[in-house]
Amino acid sequence: MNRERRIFPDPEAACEALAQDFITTVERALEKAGRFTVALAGGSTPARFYRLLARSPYRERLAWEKLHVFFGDERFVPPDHPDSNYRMAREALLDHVPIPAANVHPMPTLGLTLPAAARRYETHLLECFAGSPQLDWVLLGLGEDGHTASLFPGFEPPPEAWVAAVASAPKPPPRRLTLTYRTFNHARQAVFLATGAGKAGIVARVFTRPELNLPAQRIAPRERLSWYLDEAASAGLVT
Ligand SMILES: O=C(O)[C@H](O)[C@@H](O)[C@H](O)[C@H](O)COP(=O)(O)O
Repeated sequence: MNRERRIFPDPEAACEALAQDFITTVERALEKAGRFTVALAGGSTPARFYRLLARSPYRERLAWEKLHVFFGDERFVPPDHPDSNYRMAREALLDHVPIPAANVHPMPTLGLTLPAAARRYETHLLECFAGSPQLDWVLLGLGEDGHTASLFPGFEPPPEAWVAAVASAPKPPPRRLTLTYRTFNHARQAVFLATGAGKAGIVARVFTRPELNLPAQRIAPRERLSWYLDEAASAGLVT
């Protein structure tokens, strides 16, 4: 697995570079494959990146009909709830690009118990990937305790699970669905996007304290692991 860490002056520069690299990755992959599958991150950081992809010149360069969008995690709230990652992705990106509705795969958060919703999404993933969910590209955020997606310290999903239910996440809201280490580490490429001074402490710990075995440190995709940081978030690193 190749690793790379790129540091940019500010969040805008980091997201511009990520948008350009993402499009290059998609274009290269679609020379050989008929679709490109991604899992989007939640939280507040990625919205800037999603809004960029929804605008020129990036919007026109993506073959939206060949993109399939899944979610790395979801808060167990209705899809129109202010805390919904799906709602955030719709407002920042999906409602503004010509991606077919059938290509957007939100995690189910209505009409099911939390465990049943996890099982339903896992079944959907297995159907979409003919039994072995291998995403081409996953975007991940970084929480200040080292969590990523909804994989929090001290939470161990069943090793065979592709999707897990989280009943008491320390970051509200407490009930969540999340892809697991198995799914993220089966992916071809994973990208962390972390910006802002508030992340400097955890970014330093992730890169200098491997013994902590934090959730973000356990992400090891098949081909490539990339970090897109701004100077504020990487202030604790000796570069
Ligand atoms: O649903 C979520 O909350 C996210 O998946 C979560 O893992 C997020 O990426 C980090 O907590 C960073 O959040 P911010 O980007 O808001 O700092």
